[in-house]
Amino acid sequence: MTLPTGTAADPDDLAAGADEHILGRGLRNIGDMIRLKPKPFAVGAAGAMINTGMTLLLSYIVGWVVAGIAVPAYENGEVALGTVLLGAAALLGTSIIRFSSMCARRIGAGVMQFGVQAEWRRRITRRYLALPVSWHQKHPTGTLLSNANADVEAATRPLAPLPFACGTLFMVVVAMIAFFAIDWAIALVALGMFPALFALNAVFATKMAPRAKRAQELRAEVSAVGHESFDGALVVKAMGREAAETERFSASAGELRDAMIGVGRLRAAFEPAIAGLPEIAVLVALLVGLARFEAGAINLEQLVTVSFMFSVLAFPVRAIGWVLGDLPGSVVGRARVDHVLAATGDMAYGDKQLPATTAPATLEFDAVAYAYPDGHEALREVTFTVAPGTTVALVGATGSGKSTLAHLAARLIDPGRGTVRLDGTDLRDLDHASLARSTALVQQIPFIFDDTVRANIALDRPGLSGAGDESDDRLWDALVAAGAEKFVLNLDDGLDTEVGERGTSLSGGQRQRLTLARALAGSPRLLVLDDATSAVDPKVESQILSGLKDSSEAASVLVVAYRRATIALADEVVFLEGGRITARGPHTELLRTHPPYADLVTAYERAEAEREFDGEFDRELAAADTDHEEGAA
Ligand SMILES: Nc1ncnc2c1ncn2[C@@H]1O[C@H](COP(=O)(O)OP(=O)(O)OP(=O)(O)O)[C@@H](O)[C@H]1O
Repeated sequence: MTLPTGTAADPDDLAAGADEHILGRGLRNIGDMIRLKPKPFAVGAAGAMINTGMTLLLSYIVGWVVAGIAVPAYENGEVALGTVLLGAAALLGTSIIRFSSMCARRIGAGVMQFGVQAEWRRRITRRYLALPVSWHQKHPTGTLLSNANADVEAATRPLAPLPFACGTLFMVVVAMIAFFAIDWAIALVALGMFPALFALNAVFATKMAPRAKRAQELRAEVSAVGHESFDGALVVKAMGREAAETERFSASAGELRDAMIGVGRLRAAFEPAIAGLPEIAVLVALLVGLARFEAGAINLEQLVTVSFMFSVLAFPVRAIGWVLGDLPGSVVGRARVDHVLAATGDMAYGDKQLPATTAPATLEFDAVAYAYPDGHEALREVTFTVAPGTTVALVGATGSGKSTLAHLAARLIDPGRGTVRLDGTDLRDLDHASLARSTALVQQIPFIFDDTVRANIALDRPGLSGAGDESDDRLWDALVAAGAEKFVLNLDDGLDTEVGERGTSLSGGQRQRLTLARALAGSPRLLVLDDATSAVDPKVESQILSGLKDSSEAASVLVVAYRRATIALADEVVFLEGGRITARGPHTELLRTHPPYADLVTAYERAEAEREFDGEFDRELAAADTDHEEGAA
């Protein structure tokens, strides 16, 4: 089912003078949501109509009970028991139907509202996941959370009172017919109330639209600021920035508070008028009814019926006001939701499949250039090949384009010019699942889900997530290859250990090894390691990489490397300077022939030696401290 895009719009439309369409756009939004969940709407609306029908019937029953039972009893001093019982049964019966239909109305409204919310959240999530990295780089996570929560909720808010309002509309139509059948003067009072009510709501909606838009924007802003602060809580604490962050959050929250107070003020100005109008109409109708009764135009039963009908109408008519009152916010929320759903990326996938083999793949970069959206050209004329089963090390100074190249190899981004091919097929022509099965990218900053070790490695992939020994064997093989089996064995529950949000219960090196195991478990044909083992001990890193090279299922490997021992393991080194390949060849040859390469690798080596020396020094210091403390004890 495709989402109706009747109200799809840039949220900025609202600020650009489109406020006059707010009622129309709001009603179209409601129409879209009804089409999305027609059954619960039908249940809710049917419940509401039965409820209002019963309420109207009650007006007639009350009129009949007063005129046919109460007045004769008062005048004659007696009344037939059968008539009393009939009156009681009629009142009880209509009340039972009213209450059950009220349940149906509420259940229908709830199922519809939360059903639409769930559907839109699913679509937003699917869209987020389909959009390219470049889109995500421009949209803060907090804003995306706000799209999926506050905006979806605002867009669907009118659904809660919608069935009630539909029932009320039905009630109004029937009541108008009844009023005209009873007396034209009373009918005119009712007729006058509705245009006034709608006019008042139209003015309210127009005034509310820009305020509601601002409030939704600020909600997203507060969410973005909050998300960033909480995400970077450790940095904030370590740098002593708590006060500054609190100030930043307070400023955003204060703006949202002011905007919401503005919304509240407008509601406060209009809602009493919207709610009071039907009450005034009841009063006028009673006065007109009394005058008409005294003039002999209507009898007592008709007067009681009409008065009761007006009084029971006064409250439900407010439901129409609730729906109309929620329309401006819903239009804003819907526009923001549609803005995400309509976002297009340049990452369409093709339908070509790679051969179903586990043999290592060939990766080719052919005259590839890439510029970031801000115009910065990160790569130029990059041409090289990773032959099947070989390891190519990407070496270059900071900012030379290594990560950009790794992202191109895994098709997180597409080249501006040139082509990246896997087994001779342009990555853009490949089916998404086929590409994901063949290539695995492991990044420097590992992402660990708040789940077990097993779930983090298996990721629900077929052959890995089953309960059997075979799945476990594959997981353990991957853990061994990633040098992670010892620490996982030492965890309290082994594979079933919960590792906490982002793997907080693990060290940086352990997290890196788990993400490497995750990549290896899928038996990729091309492995792209973007400084993926930087937090792992250098000796262990060398063991892991030489193990990968020697494994019987060796994949082709493209590795962003900094350590001399790692670089030396590669069959070929690709040296990047300022986004261009300035040298290629075996490590030993480049050391001899390309001085900038030799300088960089020597600098890496020196830095590594210093780190190791510092580490050893720290260890010795700690040991000396312990000796000292033990001696003192
Ligand atoms: N999202 C982005 N928008 C704009 N420019 C970017 C973006 N990401 C990276 N760059 C720029 O592109 C260039 C290459 O970046 P890249 O991350 O590929 O370098 P790198 O060699 O991996 O660096 P490092 O070794 O520090 O990780 C750098 O100048 C960087 O500033």
